[in-house]
Amino acid sequence: MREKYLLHCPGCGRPFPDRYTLDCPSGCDALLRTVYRERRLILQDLPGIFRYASWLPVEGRLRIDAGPVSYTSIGLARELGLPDLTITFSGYWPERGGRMETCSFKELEAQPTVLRLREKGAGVLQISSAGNTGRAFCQASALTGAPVVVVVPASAADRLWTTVPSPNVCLVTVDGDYSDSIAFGREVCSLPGIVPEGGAKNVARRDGMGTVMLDGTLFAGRLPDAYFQAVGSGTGAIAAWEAAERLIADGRFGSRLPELHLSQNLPFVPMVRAWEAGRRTIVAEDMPDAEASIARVSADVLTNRHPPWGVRGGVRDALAASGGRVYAVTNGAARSAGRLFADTEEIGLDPAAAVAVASLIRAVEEGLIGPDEHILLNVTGGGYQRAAEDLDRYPVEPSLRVRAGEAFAGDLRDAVRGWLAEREVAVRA
Ligand SMILES: Cc1ncc(COP(=O)(O)O)c(C=O)c1O
Repeated sequence: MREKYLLHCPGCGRPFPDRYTLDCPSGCDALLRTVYRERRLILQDLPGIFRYASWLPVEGRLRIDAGPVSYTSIGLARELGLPDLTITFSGYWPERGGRMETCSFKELEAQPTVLRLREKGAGVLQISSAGNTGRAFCQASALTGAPVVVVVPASAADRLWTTVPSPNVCLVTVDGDYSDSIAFGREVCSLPGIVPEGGAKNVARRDGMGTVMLDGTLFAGRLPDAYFQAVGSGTGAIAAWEAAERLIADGRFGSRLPELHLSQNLPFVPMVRAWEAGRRTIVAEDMPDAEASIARVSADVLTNRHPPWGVRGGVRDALAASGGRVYAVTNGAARSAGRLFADTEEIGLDPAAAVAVASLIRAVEEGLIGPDEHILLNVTGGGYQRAAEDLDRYPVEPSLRVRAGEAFAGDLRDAVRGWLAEREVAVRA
C-alpha cells in the first residue's frame, strides 16, 4: 500500500483510509485497527513516544519528549524472586528519564490523538474524564496550543492542572457524577466543529498506549511471557495485545502472545466478574451497588462502567487470545504493594499502578508465574511527589459550570461558541 497506514475493520474485513474515523462505515460492532505499511518496526531517532512514530497513525511529530521508560528491576525483582522483570514506567521520574509531567500513561494517548486530529483537520477535541485522562489532554493542549473542551465532574476539577499554562482548554465542570459529564460532553459534540475524542475506538489512543509494549519489548529484546496492568476501560490492555501482534508479525521478537494479567480494584471489578462468569457482556450483577462500590475503591480511575468488553477486538477478546487472567485487588493489598514498590524501586506510584503491582505479587504467591518467565510490568502512573518538587503547577480554571441534567442550549451553547470564536475556530451553526 502507498499510505503509511489504513484502518481495518475486524468485523467485515474492509480496509479504508483514515478520516479521524472512529467507527466502521458498514456499522460493524468492532474496534477498528490500524494496519501499517511497515511490518518491521523502524525506530525513529526522536525522543519520547515519537521514537515509535512508524507505528503511530500520524504523519508528523510533536516536540514533546515524554514517552515510556523501561528498565530492569533489581529491588522489586529480588523481593519477588523474579530475575527477569522489566518495568515500563510512565510518569515523572527524571533520574530514569521519565518525563510525563502529569504523571500518568494517559499522556501516551493524548499526544498522538491531538496530532492525528490536527492532521485530519477534524476540529476541536472533546474529552470527558474524571482525572488522569483530562489532565493529560490539558497538558497536550498546553504544549501544542490545540484547543480542547474537557468536561469533568465538579468534584474532580482539582485534578486538572498542567505544568505550563493552558490557555486553550475550555474546562466545563458538571455538578454531577462521571456519567453526567459523559452525557453533557456528548451534547457539546452536537456543535459542529467539536468532535468526540473517541475513547477506546480512537486508534491513536490505542497505538499511543501500545508504545509501552513496544518499549518494554525493544528494551528486553523479546516479547514478555506475561504482561501486568491495572484496567479501567481496558484500552491499554487492548493496545498491548495489538502491539504484541504487530511485534510478532515483525518476526524479530518472538512468536507467542504475552499472557495479559489484568487487575481491577475491589469492590468495583466488573470485568473480573464478567470474565469469571464467562459473559460476553457486562451486566448489572457484575456491578452490584455500583455507586457505593465506586466510592470505596482506592484507584477510582479504574471505575469505568462501560468498558469495551464484548465488542469485537475488545478486552474480552484480548484476554481470550492471550490466555490471560484477571485479578480483583483489595485497597489494603494495593496500598501495601505501593509501599513495597516505593521501598524497592524508590518512586511513588499512582494508586492504579499499585493495583497492578499487587496483582503481580499475587501471581507469584499463587505460582501463576515463575522465575524463569520474562515479565513486563506496566507502571501506568507515578512520580507525583517528584513532580511537585520540581515543576510548576497551574490549576485549570473552569470556563463553564453546569448543573447535572442541564441541556446544552441557550447561554451555555453561546458560551462555547464564543470560546471557539475567540480561538478563531470556525463553527458553522
Ligand atoms: C494511572 C492509570 N492506570 C491505569 C488506568 C486504566 O487505564 P484504562 O482505562 O485504559 O484501562 C488509568 C485510567 O485512567 C490510569 O489513570
